[in-house]
Amino acid sequence: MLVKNIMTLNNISVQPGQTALEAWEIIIQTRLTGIPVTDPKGSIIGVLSREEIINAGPRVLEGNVKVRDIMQQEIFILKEDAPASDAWTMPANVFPVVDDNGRITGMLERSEVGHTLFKVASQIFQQAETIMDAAHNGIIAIDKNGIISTFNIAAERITRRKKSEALGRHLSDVIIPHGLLDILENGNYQSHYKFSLGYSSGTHTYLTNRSPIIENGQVVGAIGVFQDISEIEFISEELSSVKQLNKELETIIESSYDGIIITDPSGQIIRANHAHERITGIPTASIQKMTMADLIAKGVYSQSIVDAVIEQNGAVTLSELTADNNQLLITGNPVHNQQGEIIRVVINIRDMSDLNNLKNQLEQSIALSERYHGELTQLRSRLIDQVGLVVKSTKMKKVLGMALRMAQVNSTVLLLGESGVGKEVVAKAIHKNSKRSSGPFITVNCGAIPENLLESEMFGYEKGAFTGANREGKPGMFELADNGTLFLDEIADLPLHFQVKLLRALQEREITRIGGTRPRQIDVRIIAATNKQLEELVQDGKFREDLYFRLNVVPIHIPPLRERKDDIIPLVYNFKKSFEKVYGMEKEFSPRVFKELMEYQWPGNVREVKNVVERLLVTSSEQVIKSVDIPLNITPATPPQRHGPHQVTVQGIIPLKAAQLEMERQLIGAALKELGSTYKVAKALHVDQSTIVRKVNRLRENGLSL
Ligand SMILES: Nc1ncnc2c1ncn2[C@@H]1O[C@H](COP(=O)(O)OP(=O)(O)OP(=O)(O)O)[C@@H](O)[C@H]1O
Repeated sequence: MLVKNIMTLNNISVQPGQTALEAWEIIIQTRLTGIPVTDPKGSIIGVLSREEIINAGPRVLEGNVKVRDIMQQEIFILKEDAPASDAWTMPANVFPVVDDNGRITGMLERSEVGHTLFKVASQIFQQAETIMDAAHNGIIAIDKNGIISTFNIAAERITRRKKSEALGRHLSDVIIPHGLLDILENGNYQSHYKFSLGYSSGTHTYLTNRSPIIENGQVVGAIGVFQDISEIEFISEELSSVKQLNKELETIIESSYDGIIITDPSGQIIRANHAHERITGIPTASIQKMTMADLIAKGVYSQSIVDAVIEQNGAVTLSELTADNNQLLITGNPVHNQQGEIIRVVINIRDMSDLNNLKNQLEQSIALSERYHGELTQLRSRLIDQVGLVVKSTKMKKVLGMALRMAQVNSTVLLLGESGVGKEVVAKAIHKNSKRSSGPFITVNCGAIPENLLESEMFGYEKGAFTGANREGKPGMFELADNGTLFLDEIADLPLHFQVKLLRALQEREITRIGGTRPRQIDVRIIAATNKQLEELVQDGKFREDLYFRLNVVPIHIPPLRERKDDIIPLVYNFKKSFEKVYGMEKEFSPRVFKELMEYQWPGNVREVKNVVERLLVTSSEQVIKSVDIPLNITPATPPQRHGPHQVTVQGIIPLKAAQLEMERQLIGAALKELGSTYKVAKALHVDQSTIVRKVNRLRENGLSL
């Protein structure tokens, strides 16, 4: 506010020689509080105010008092453009006002200045209050006693207290004071102080600045400006989770093996991953400034998938062939905003050449595996041809698979399984398919060799080694099996003392003939077999543990026939065919026969099948055998008589070979039972011991128990 804005315009002045009465009349006419006094040149030399005239008393009315007598000579002149507040600081009630040339333009009264300043102050105060109420931040001011003097609308909203309830009350009666009272005590400014308050609606977080109000160096109050930042905190949390999501999305896009580009609806590329650079060769850094049209112009793509997506307003898949002849599968998907407008197009580019290569490789692998499968089948059928093996059930196929694998190596194999399951045929199969196939396959039935002959049978003897020994000496089974396979059947029947010798021979891979001094190197692959539980024998001390471990390198368990019934019919056909050849006949089995054979438990396993088929063929007079009309138990009910004229009784007409076998079974069985050793039996039956051993083996092979 300037002086000229509130002064009373007037250029009237009085001369010092005029009477005070004249001056008074002018003052009354002009309604001024006082008028300037000027000299003849117009310079202000004093001021005459009503106050001086009144103080001069009744003399003035008589006209005897001159202006010069009572005028104030100490004058304070104001310039028109000076701030009005300047007058407030000067000790006068009336101020002449002059323009820039020093000419009188008006008068300013002190009371007018006071009035104007008050008006201005009120306006400022009003404005300040309006500003404070318009502020988003809460503002609370207190005086030095803690009484609230300012409380804006935001403070009402934040504290949930009315201004009318707050003003004039102590801070602690209105809100839970948080430090503003402390400011009164310590007088320190406190900024960005964060605190939280719990309300029924949830916790709110505030940020506040507090400062003391200082007058003349004294703290006369404090003002706190505070802001509810719960929303900002919430937004900031949201923002950090959005940032996190963005980061994750970035990682996902980057980790994709497929190329990914994201465009706006005009085709402007917004983002592309490095896989796209790998596929197309366009650097990721430069693609950000390109459009789909640029990529088409560069020959990267031949058509715009963005346009296709926009046109279809849905997912579109295209196939492209690159300049390098790589096939690309391109899929575009639109991203809509809430109004359903397309705002982005996400494009996935899959390089099919890798997949095609894989497909080709897979096809080659399949072809290769088919070839191998064919070769394996061929190998198997060759094997079956070689050793007459019938393998139909899954269990037996597994056994055969293992046997074939074992044929490729030299490891010791232990064949386990009940009597007659085919241990020896599997051993032969291993031998025939091994590198040793051109070498000998020697079977030793460990249980059939008398204890005292074991060593000479196994290791041989030198000439004159003992009485009754062959003059030339004799090679043992080990020597005979050199460069081939030694099949040690019924291994569990070996006496303990011989087990030690066998173990040594196996470990040292050399033997010394009885009566000899020179050890002989032998290159023999060992396959052992037993129908007994070797582990139990080891525990009972009947079989040496060290020998057991030596033999049990690769155990192969051949399951009993009742556990692989799929093999029964093929075995029956196989044996039927071979016996028909032997006996020169051809017969048929009725389905009932097969049913009965399938239902039977076959305690004698494959060997029993072989015998039963032979019996069925040779004992039936019918062309079509309708049922298994002979008892499946092949052991005769009556024990054979040893002496007397009817040692051999013929009860019907059966093939001579079968009759001979039965006769030998009864005769040798009875003799062995009575005499205990093949040596004694040979003597009693007037044949060589080797003949007895051979016959015993043959009988066993035919499934005939002794
Ligand atoms: N899978 C098969 N295919 C064709 N013939 C088989 C098969 N298994 C066994 N045989 C025949 O069954 C008979 C008994 O087989 P093998 O002698 O191999 O049995 P094993 O288990 O060694 O008997 P043991 O324990 O009594 O010595 C033999 O005549 C053999 O040819």
